Parts: sequence; structure tokens; C-alpha cells
Amino acid sequence: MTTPDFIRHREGLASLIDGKLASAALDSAVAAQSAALAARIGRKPCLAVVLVGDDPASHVYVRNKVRRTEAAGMISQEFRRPDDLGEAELIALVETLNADPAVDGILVQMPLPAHMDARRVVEAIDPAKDVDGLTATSAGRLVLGADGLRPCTPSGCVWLARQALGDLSGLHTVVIGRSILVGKPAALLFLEQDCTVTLAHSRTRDLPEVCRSADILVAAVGRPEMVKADWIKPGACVLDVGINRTDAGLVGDVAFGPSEKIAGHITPVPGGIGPMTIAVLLANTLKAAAARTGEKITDPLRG
Ligand SMILES: Nc1nc2c(c(=O)[nH]1)N[C@@H](CN(C=O)c1ccc(C(=O)N[C@@H](CCC(=O)O)C(=O)O)cc1)CN2
Repeated sequence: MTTPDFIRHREGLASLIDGKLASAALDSAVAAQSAALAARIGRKPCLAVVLVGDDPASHVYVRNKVRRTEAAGMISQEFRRPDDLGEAELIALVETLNADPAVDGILVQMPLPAHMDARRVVEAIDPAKDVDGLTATSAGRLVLGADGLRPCTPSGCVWLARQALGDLSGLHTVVIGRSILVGKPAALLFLEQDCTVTLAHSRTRDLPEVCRSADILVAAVGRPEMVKADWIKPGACVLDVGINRTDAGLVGDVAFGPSEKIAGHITPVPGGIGPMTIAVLLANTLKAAAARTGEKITDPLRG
């Protein structure tokens, strides 16, 4: 197995998985296939992004989504709405996008303002356009192992783990965190790779001991540097999903400095899993466009 250039071997330290470089490679693959698909169907794949409110981080993420969608040769439609938008109005916007044949993918940026029920809003999205993979239909397909659009961040984790380790069959993956966005789908996606999966959470007993048995450790708890170096099995692949803003800057859920001396592979924060979220989103938009137009493509995440 040849090591891709976004995985950097370092003497005496864990190999660094550079998610920024990895996502650039995926974006290029998506761009090439998107151009070929556009030539066949007579239009470019199109992603509609809906942003409600003024959460500063969400604005950054949406700006990056728009920029990278356009850079990959796809059309980006952006819908910004104020914080006091009613849930019914938001659902009406989603339904308009469902009905628009030129829109292939719909994404409602999370978190939504507290007065909205995010589940009701997500369920309004046509599953064929659910590029976030968050509707009950997409989740059900994942549970069944049926084809479908998979959630972006956990798909990025699996893709990177495969690039780093090759076949994941039989490896023990411990996922810490049971969110709908990351933890639960990550557990199912690693199971799909024939891993033995433990889904750990805030009530898990002796979490450090559970983590020490992981060949692949996915930290998705949202608590700065909660995972300590002595929780990590020597040589393990550590995927840090956390993005925590602290006085010391942006840090992950893993204490990176001490952990890179123990792990075999590790993702940094920033520049690790985060950028992969958008790369998978673009791949999902391409897949949705192909499926909606009855065209065949090579899945950029399988290549
Ligand atoms: N509808 C969705 N909402 C949210 C999702 C999602 O997948 N779908 N995920 C997160 C936010 N997110 C994408 O939306 C996202 C988070 C982080 C990054 C990223 O590249 N982070 C950088 C750091 C950037 C910074 O915050 O300064 C990194 O880790 O290097 C991209 C996308 C919640 N909402």
C-alpha cells in the first residue's frame, strides 16, 4: 500500500494526517467528475445552503462551503435568513428547494436557533437531496447497509482511516460521543467497514480503559483536550473531531502534544477532520446529482 502525500511520516511521532491536503485531493476528484457529469446532463450540479441566524462559526463554515462548491465547478445557491425566522417559513423554503429541479443538494446549517425543532426541519428535506445524510430515510439506509447519502464528518473519518490503515476489517474502533451528526453514524460507518465498534459516551464506565483498547479512536465529544495520551493504545489511529475555541486558540478533543508521541496516526485541529466535512459534502452533492439524473459516476470516496 502506498502512503498518500497527505499522510506525513515523522520519526518518533505519530504520522500526521493532513485533512486540508486530503480534502484538496478529494475536491479535485469531485471537480473532474462534476465537469464530466455537467457535460452529459447539460448543467452543473447544484448545492443549496441555508443559513439561519448569525452564529459566527456557522458563517465561516457556510462561506467555505460556497467557496469550495464553486471551486469544484458546481453551482452554489446561498440562502441567509435572520435569527427570528419562523420554523414554518424555513420549512417552506426547504420545500421550494425540494421542488426546484435545478437543485441537487440541500443543506441546512446547524445549529438552528433554539426556537426551531431541527428534526422537523431536516425531515422536510427530500431524501434524494439530503447531502448531509441526516434525514430519517438516510439514517435508515445507513442502518440497513443500503446505498444512500452518508453524513459528512463521520464519512470523512472513515475515508481518512482507510487511507492511513487500508483494510479496517477486524479493527476495534472506539467512538466517543453519540451525537446524530457524528457519533452514531460514525459507529455505523465503521461497522460497515467490518470494524468491531464500541460507542462510548458520558455514562461509559472507565472510559480511559475502553479507549486504550481502540485501534481507531474517534473523539467527538466537544470537550477541549479531554482525551489524554495515556488513554491511547500505542500505534492507534486517532481521529479528532472536536473543534473547541479556548483562550489558547482552537483545540481538539485530544491532548495533541502528548498524544502524538503515542499514536501511530493522528489528525490535528485545525486542519484535520474539519476540512473533510466539506470535501464529503461536495462528493455527496455530485452523487445526488448523478442519482437524480440517472447517470453513473465513480464514487470519489471509494476510489
Ligand atoms: N448541516 C450541518 N451543520 C453542521 C455540520 C454538518 O456537517 N452539517 N458540521 C459542523 C460544522 N461544519 C460544517 O458544517 C464544519 C466544521 C468545521 C470545519 C472546518 O474546516 N474547521 C476547521 C477550523 C475552522 C474554524 O472553525 O476556525 C478545521 O478543523 O481545520 C468545516 C465544517 C456543525 N454544523
